[in-house]
Amino acid sequence: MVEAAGGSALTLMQLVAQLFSGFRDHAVYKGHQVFLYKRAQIFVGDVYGAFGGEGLGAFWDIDQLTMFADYRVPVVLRNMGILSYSDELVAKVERKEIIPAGSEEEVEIRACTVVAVERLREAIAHKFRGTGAQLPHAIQLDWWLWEIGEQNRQNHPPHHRTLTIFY
Ligand SMILES: Nc1nc2c(c(CN[C@H]3C=C[C@H](O)[C@@H]3O)cn2[C@@H]2O[C@H](COP(=O)(O)O)[C@@H](O)[C@H]2O)c(=O)[nH]1
Repeated sequence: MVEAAGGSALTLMQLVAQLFSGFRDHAVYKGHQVFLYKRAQIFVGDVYGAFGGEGLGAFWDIDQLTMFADYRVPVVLRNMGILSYSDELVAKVERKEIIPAGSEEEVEIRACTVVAVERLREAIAHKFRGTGAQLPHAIQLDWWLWEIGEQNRQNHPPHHRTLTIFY
């Protein structure tokens, strides 16, 4: 399957989503279909990481993947003041109330995380414009943010609770 993707991260992600229904991570939000594809993308990210971006892990479009929208990174972004939740949502998350999979709140948390990481990339690109610095891919920012979240599991506020097969 990796070989069939011909070095394209997006093709590999699409193949995974086509072949395995459990990876077809999408939702309908206010009448619009939203594709998050967390596990299909993290699979490609893991192949890329495991091969150090070479051989089977060489993808010319790796920068096209988004961060992997799940539950740890939004906590970190909230803590950094990059994401903010409504008082109502904060209360639900703090009470560890189940936020149903595919509900508006759950899709908003995940989709806003993707957008926030893209904005972070833009801000980094702006700050380092003209310096020749190599800009991070969304998945590299994900790894960095996720690691911060893992290291702070005890002192960060709780993450949202959702029963789902998608992350
Ligand atoms: N957004 C995001 N979510 C991530 C990861 C990782 C760690 N993996 C990276 C580390 C090196 C590799 O290159 C991997 O990519 C795990 N998780 C999620 O947490 C959950 C628990 O997982 P565990 O503790 O394994 O059982 C599961 O839903 C898992 O998918 C990440 O990096 N970003």
